[in-house]
Amino acid sequence: MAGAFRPVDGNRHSHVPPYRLALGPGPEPGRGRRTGGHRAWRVRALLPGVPVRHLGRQVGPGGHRRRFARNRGRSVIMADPLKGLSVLLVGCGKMGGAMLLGWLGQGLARENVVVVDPGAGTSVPEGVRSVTPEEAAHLTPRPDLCVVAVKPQTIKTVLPAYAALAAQGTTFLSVAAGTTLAGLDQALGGNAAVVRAMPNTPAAIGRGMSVLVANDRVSDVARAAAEALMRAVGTVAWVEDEALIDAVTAVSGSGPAYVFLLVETLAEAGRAAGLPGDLADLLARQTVTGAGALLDAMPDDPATLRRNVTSPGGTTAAALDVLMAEDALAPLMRRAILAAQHRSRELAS
Ligand SMILES: NC(=O)C1=CN([C@@H]2O[C@H](COP(=O)(O)OP(=O)(O)OC[C@H]3O[C@@H](n4cnc5c(N)ncnc54)[C@H](OP(=O)(O)O)[C@@H]3O)[C@@H](O)[C@H]2O)C=CC1
Ligand SMILES: O=C(O)[C@@H]1CCC=N1
Repeated sequence: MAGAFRPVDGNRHSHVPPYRLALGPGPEPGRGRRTGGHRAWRVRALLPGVPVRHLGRQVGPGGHRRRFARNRGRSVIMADPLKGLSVLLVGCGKMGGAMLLGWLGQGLARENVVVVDPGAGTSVPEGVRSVTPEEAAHLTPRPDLCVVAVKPQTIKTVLPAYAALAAQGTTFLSVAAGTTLAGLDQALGGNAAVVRAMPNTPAAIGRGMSVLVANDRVSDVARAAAEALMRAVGTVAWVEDEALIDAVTAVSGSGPAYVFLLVETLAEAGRAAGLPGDLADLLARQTVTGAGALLDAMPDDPATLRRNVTSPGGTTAAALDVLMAEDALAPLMRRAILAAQHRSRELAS
């Protein structure tokens, strides 16, 4: 992976490299201006039963890494990179809806977004136009970017309706797992500017991780616009080698599910150890969110933070002897990641 992406050098303000790691600045959930209730609706769709704070424009750094990147790179970060950008969103389900929330919260004008989703109905945010695929294909002026967030199994039948937009110069950004740049281009008529992005659902609260790769028809301006859209919902990295996206999908695209499973299994183990169910649920949730927040806030690597918990000869060491055994978590995680990577490759066909 070393050398596969280039880090942004925040001191070289005159130079915007074509491939880079763009650490933050992600938006700050719950801070900044208040926004409409429909956004909370969408987050609730992802996190039912959890109190939802509104998204707001980023007003301050949330962790040591984001503070660092933000301060050093301040003069290359435009105040309102989404202002003036026009976006057609095809597919407003869990992932498309999560991104839309972030974009609106970060300054994308409602009148500059159009949504196509036969299944979304009234859940499209107030002030955002909803159209049919036929209407979308003839939008004037044509959108700068068309973000496609439909299922990989249907994307190749959905895209041909938008070939005219691609021919007129709209850049397409697909978040579909598996579907390759070549496959997307072919479905769009064979001469399209296409970006692939692999985000994840923490985008709904501005804490997503997205990895991008583009074909060579994507202009520098469109590349910057695609990056601005994804940065509005979290951290962005670019790769040059598209084959890496299958592993990215396995690690960060699907990754939130593994963390949620950890919470579930930790709570279950707590119950088995004699805790009342609701207390076990609370301990598991708070432990994982607290540990994640600590990881975000501290400069230490995760191994150091783990060692900080582990007293010699103590309880953590006893548990880690089980979890870190040769045949325990590490090989299990490797197998899980390989299975997801394999499935991502399968979805390409
Ligand atoms: N969920 C995740 O964590 C992640 C998902 N992705 C990718 O995002 C994409 C969407 O996944 P996800 O959001 O989970 O799935 P969803 O099913 O929640 O969203 C897809 C949406 O597209 C709608 N849709 C179906 N056909 C069309 C059409 N012809 N035009 C416009 N919209 C249409 C669906 O409506 P209906 O329900 O009525 O069919 C649905 O609302 C996938 O390709 C997936 O690989 C990428 C990273 C993470
Ligand atoms: O499960 C999936 O296929 C999608 C892609 C990554 C997360 N969800």
